[in-house]
Amino acid sequence: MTTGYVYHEVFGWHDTGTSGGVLPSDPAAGVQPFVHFENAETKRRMHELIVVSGLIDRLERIRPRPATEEEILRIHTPEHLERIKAESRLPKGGDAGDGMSPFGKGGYEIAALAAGGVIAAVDAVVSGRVDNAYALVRPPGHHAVAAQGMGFCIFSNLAIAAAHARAVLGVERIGILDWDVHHGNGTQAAFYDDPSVLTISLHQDNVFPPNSGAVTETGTGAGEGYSINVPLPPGTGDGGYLHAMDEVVVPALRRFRPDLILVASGFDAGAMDPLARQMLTSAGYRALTQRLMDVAAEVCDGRIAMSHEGGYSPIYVPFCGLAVVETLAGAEPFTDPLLPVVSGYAGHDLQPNQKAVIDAAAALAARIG
Ligand SMILES: Cc1nn(C)c(C)c1/N=N/c1ccc(/C=C/C(=O)NO)cc1
Ligand SMILES: [Zn+2]
Repeated sequence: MTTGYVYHEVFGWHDTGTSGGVLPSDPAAGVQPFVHFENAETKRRMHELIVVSGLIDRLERIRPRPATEEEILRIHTPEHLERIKAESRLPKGGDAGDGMSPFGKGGYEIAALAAGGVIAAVDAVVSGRVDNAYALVRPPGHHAVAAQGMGFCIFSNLAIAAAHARAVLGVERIGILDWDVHHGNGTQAAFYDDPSVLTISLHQDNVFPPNSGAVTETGTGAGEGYSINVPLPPGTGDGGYLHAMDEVVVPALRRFRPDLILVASGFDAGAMDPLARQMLTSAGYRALTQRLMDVAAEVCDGRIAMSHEGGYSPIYVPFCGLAVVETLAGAEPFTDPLLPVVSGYAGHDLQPNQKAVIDAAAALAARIG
């Protein structure tokens, strides 16, 4: 198995500072300055574990290149693009659009490189240079919508890469799975009326964006039925996620028969994440990846490209991320020292409230024509 890997140190230079994000510093209100949740550390540590574990020697390094303005404009409005470029020239940078997603001077170039890094991964997979690929990029993308960035995202990296695959690479049908713990609203919106792109989001119910990602969000017009949402209850662990995979994701992909599978791969559904309350372990992520590879082998010669999204535990994201990339590469599992702790939590087996949501989404998957 040849697995492509995108990473560039400049992703660590995307500057989110201490005065933006979920809890901007406000001394008068008792809020001490603290690094933005979406900072370089977690991604750097995941990359370094990939290197130190030796897995890096099994990977085919893919060099990122900046997405062009034409590529960005397949998804975003000219006004959004021009505003990001303008604020990126300022000494203190600017914000993606929601006041919680700051970037420093030069933020535009780094965000364009993140989107271009995912395009490069997709190019490598579709050309057959690699069987599958992981793009460890930053800033993330899956919340960004056409006219603005949000939720720490500037450009919709994966949607831009999917639009490129459709417009330039001649890929006809694309299945996109978002296992980041937050709703993949941006990716969904980009293709909401498009039956050639199936989007499936597994997320914790109503964390972010607020009031987004309900099971009833199923697409519109010709795209009706080609957006599936599984808003899982808090506390969902390996059993709940694997049941969602088996009952919703795999059946949907088998029926849709995509030519390419993309993944918005966040690790904030992990058992130690500060921004959500799910309980996925590295073993859970490994099993999710293996199941996806099995259905990809059935329907699209194993073609999978993953784009890094959220995940905020500097301690646990490295082990979960390594488990995913190892599985893509068919490498021996590296020991996760925290697995005995997190797999011992009660509630990893499928719970009735989880089954109810999954069954509702499974009914939608069964209707894909
Ligand atoms: C709502 C709301 N209202 N207020 C005042 C605030 C501070 C709100 N939350 N902001 C958030 C919360 C979580 C994220 C996670 C992004 C991610 O990891 N995506 O994958 C982004 C923004
Ligand atoms: Zn997230």
